[in-house]
Amino acid sequence: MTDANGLTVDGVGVRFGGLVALDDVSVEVPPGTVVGVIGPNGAGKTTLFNVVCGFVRPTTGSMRWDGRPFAPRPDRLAAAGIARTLQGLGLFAGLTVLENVMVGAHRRSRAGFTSALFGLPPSDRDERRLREAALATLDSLEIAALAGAHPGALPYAVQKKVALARALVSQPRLLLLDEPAGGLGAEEVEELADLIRTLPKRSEQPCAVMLVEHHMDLVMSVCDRIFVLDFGKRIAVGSPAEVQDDPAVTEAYLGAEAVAS
Ligand SMILES: Nc1ncnc2c1ncn2[C@@H]1O[C@H](COP(=O)(O)OP(=O)(O)OP(=O)(O)O)[C@@H](O)[C@H]1O
Repeated sequence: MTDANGLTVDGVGVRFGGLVALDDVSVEVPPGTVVGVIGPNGAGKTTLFNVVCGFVRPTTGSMRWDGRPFAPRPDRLAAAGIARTLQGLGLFAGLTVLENVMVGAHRRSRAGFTSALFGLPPSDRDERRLREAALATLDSLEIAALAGAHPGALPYAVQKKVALARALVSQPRLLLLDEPAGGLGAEEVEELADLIRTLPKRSEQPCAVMLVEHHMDLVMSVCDRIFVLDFGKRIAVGSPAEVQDDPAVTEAYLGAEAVAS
């Protein structure tokens, strides 16, 4: 199945030596939707995320983005309208919150902050635009007051918001979230859920969101559609209710996790 827009992963396989990490996996992430990728430990979720980001090159299969063949490169994602947050925060400790977010906004600018980083002549107008965009994004996440702080001085949940702001400031049309709930408390996860539900409709063009996540309550409460992996294979796909009722999914989780508890 293909979609003229959005992301299509078609029959992707990945091998690490003799280990098959992904086997003929197909996933669609249409614009305006939140699509979850779940599965027990070692199922292949991170590998799939890394394939979409271009960190891992698939051995078989293909991808399409915006109706075109897509061979991602991590350094070209922003230019393709794609942003990601990683499991770790990846924030620059020596930069303020605002500056960290401005790094994510550089794709909007011909000069500006990136030029400044590399010692090139800055353009005041670009710099101002970057700053305004970064501040507006921080404001939309209700952390604009912390613009001048350094990330290391802030609670972990706030640092995660900064990392999200940095991804959102470029107004991506595909947002890839890798375990955004990791390290958050119950209340913070609820707040994150409210936020994720708003992501597809934040800007004029609908955004597609791919969420790789362990936190089942979060996935079930925010996703329009869920793909389930187990041992590198896609074992189920459907709405949260359909996936929850699928015996193959129960078995995968029972075998791997629930029996142990
Ligand atoms: N770089 C690598 N080299 C060798 N094997 C790898 C590599 N990356 C992942 N694997 C293996 O591929 C399989 C899938 O791993 P992956 O990290 O994608 O699973 P996951 O579903 O994200 O797991 P978790 O929920 O524990 O993060 C595992 O068996 C893992 O050990």
